[in-house]
Amino acid sequence: MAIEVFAPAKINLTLHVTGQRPDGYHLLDSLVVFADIGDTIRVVPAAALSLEIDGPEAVGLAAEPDNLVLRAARLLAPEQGAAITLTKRLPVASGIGGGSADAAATLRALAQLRGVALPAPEQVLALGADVPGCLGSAPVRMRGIGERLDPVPPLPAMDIVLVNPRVAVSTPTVFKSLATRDNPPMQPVLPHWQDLSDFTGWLDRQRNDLTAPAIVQQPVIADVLTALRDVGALFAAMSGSGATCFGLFPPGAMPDRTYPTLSLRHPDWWIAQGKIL
Ligand SMILES: C[C@](O)(CO)[C@H](O)COP(=O)(O)OP(=O)(O)OC[C@H]1O[C@@H](n2ccc(N)nc2=O)[C@H](O)[C@@H]1O
Ligand SMILES: Nc1ncnc2c1ncn2[C@@H]1O[C@H](COP(=O)(O)OP(=O)(O)OP(=O)(O)O)[C@@H](O)[C@H]1O
Repeated sequence: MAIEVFAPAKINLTLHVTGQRPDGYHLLDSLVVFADIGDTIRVVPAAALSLEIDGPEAVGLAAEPDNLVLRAARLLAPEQGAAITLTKRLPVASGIGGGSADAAATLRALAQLRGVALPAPEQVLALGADVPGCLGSAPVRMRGIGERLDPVPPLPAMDIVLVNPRVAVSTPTVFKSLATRDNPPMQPVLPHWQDLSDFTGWLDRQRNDLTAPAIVQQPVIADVLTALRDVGALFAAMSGSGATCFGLFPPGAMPDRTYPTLSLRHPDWWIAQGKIL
């Protein structure tokens, strides 16, 4: 029996850095969504634990014991085997939580295969701050360092374009170079957005506090944001610690030429288009 689970890209539509814990981890307030663009995890029963990686982004990643897929499998059951295949489509270390999504999908696939419960969010936090949020793969307000998850009002339907300029950004370096760490959070109660224009108008008044330090590390991120606005995105911003940026479009109205225009102008960039889940 094989079980296949999709590992959707995580997008931080907002990312407010509101403080820092004594252990150095930062306190966040983030509106997180997921897209129908992602990796796939396939598990089959086996005596030993193994990982094979294929797919267009496999070159960026080794099937080492510290791969988040294997770490997730060991967290669920240190002694149990499984043959796991990761089809890697999301660029590595790009701010869209690829490793966290893979870890969460591995936990879901193995729990289903073995008929056991998923571990609690606090347990999976050890795999990465984004893993608890990725376990749900539904829109969520993420606080604490990633472990405090609250439901959000219904979001309007929207399409998304993800663009990565093929530069890696180090998450710890971006956090370390923040100018201020005690920035205001989002409002205590999120509004009930009327429609997409109301929602993107609200997003315009929010922030990703990691954008400025990420642009210092990789100035090309500013060009990606300009390129997304140039092809008509209603809203464009960076996700996580970058370098991937996203553009939001009305559902079904994303012009057929968005992808070709961007890839003609920037043949070296990774570009994907899809829907918010
Ligand atoms: C920036 C975000 O992508 C927003 O969703 C996440 O908070 C990062 O999640 P992640 O990649 O799963 O992060 P982890 O692997 O747990 O942490 C990588 C490094 O980022 C820094 N880090 C991460 C999360 C956090 N809340 N505060 C931090 O300061 C720490 O230096 C940490 O060593
Ligand atoms: N299955 C995996 N997929 C991607 N990266 C992995 C995986 N396993 C381990 N890693 C390591 O984790 C690090 C972060 O990769 P990831 O793609 O999750 O970053 P990210 O997209 O910036 O995540 P985030 O948005 O959560 O900060 C990389 O340095 C990578 O080598």
